[in-house]
Amino acid sequence: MLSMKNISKVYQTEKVRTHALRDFDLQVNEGEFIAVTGPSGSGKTTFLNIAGMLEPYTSGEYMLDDVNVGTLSDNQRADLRNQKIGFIFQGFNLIPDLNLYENVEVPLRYRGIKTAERKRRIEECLEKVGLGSRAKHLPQQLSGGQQQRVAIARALAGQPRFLLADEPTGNLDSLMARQVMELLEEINRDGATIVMVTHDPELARRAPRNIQVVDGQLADFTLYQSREKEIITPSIKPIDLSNNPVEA
Ligand SMILES: Nc1ncnc2c1ncn2[C@@H]1O[C@H](COP(=O)(O)OP(=O)(O)OP(=O)(O)O)[C@@H](O)[C@H]1O
Repeated sequence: MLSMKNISKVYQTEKVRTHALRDFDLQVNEGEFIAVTGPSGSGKTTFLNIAGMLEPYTSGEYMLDDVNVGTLSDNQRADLRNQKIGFIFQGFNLIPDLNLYENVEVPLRYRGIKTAERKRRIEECLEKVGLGSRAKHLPQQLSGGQQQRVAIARALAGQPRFLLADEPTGNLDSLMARQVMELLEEINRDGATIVMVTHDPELARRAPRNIQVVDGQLADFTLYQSREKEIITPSIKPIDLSNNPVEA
């Protein structure tokens, strides 16, 4: 579905040149749920923004469903993004003066979807995230977890096959973070491919595949887990603690 080969991204400011990604290679298959971890500043958001075609890359090849993203015009890229990709951000990015219904509606209006179809999708998506009865509420009347669920409904309303989430639980307490993660897992079971950047090791462990970005490159390990959390192909040796006395 997504294939990046030798992707590099250089940010050039007046005085500083930053290699945010270098020779970054990744294949994402349809239906995967991938957690992306790595140190601060290692290039995770840059990768996600390039994957979502929000930012250009400096060199390399990025194919999305057999389309070479590098050959597209700005308008073609925007069309492809609208058709296939949904975004969820740490800060929810809801519009405070609009109620939940209107917030979910904004990108659908922008895409020229007709009123009746908009209504159907908005109601279905708010229902899906458990907020069907709150459509008239303003974002400030909701908890952080509920606001993130509205942001997820807004992303889902565009019917994306590919959902990119940048620290979607970063502003939430652990209970709300788990609820958002459960919702993402359900959306993945329904067929969407998900790539999620997270600093939360517990949430990363729940994802079937973990990748790590270090210094702008994919670190040399990928952990696949089954839905039952059993590690199928561990590439890091488990530490043998059997001889270690338990500390009092
Ligand atoms: N617009 C920009 N202009 C210049 N440098 C940038 C820009 N955006 C990111 N960078 C640099 O690129 C590198 C990678 O940044 P990025 O935001 O992708 O890291 P990250 O892994 O997402 O970090 P964090 O976990 O802290 O969010 C950093 O050194 C950062 O300073």
